[in-house]
Amino acid sequence: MVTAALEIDHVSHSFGRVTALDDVSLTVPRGGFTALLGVNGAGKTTLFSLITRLYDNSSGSIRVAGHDLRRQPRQALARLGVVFQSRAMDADLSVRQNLAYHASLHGIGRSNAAARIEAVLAQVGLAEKSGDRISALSGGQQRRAEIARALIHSPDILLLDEATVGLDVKSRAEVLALTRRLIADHGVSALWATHIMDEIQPDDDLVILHQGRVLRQGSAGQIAAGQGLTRAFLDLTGVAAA
Ligand SMILES: Nc1ncnc2c1ncn2[C@@H]1O[C@H](COP(=O)(O)OP(=O)(O)OP(=O)(O)O)[C@@H](O)[C@H]1O
Repeated sequence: MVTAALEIDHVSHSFGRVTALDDVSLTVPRGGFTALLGVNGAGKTTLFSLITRLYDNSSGSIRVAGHDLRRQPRQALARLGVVFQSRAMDADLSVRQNLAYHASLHGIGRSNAAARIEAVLAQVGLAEKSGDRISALSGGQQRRAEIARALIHSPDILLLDEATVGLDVKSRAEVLALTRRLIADHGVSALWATHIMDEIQPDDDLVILHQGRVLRQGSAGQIAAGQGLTRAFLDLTGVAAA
């Protein structure tokens, strides 16, 4: 049996009396693009924080490439690459210096790191910018550098939390296209958290998260059911998405 890239099974999480996630189950298939669609406050960031172990998950289970996050945290986290909403790279260092630092954090030796840095820079189309400081890059290039950082240790799955926030229309499209290309050409999987319907295609696997609960998972085309995703989302949640 092929193991899924990510399996979330009956996971809940509360902040005091606020239930941020309520019995959430979802699967990201290997080599797939799964969109996690929800309006602000749906619970997307909380879910990512549990998957990355920023928060402890005490209910249900989370498995990354078959590794249980509680029982085999090191193996599970090693299979995960994360692009957070906020920047994770040093703006005053060059792209290459940042990548070298993150390679060393992952225990990649110097000679292997040089080859990995070349490879990920080529994958995200930033080979010519490797000596530039992060602060000198455009917003879209900075996002692509973040994706290169997330790929440095050859993860099985990328988690991207609102990866296009703050970008102009062209850069948004580029970052999304890059993510889809990484899946097609390099076999990674992606969980793409967003509140923007336009980023989702009919063939995509879609999870609709609302008020901490998964309302639907399936192909976006099927969920849209001929009436369009905007209408389907409104019918399911009672709320209009962007
Ligand atoms: N640290 C926290 N303390 C208390 N409540 C929190 C905390 N973080 C999130 N919440 C609450 O949990 C719920 C889910 O929030 P979360 O940030 O996960 O949603 P989201 O879908 O990522 O939204 P956004 O896109 O705005 O980040 C919301 O009701 C939020 O107010």
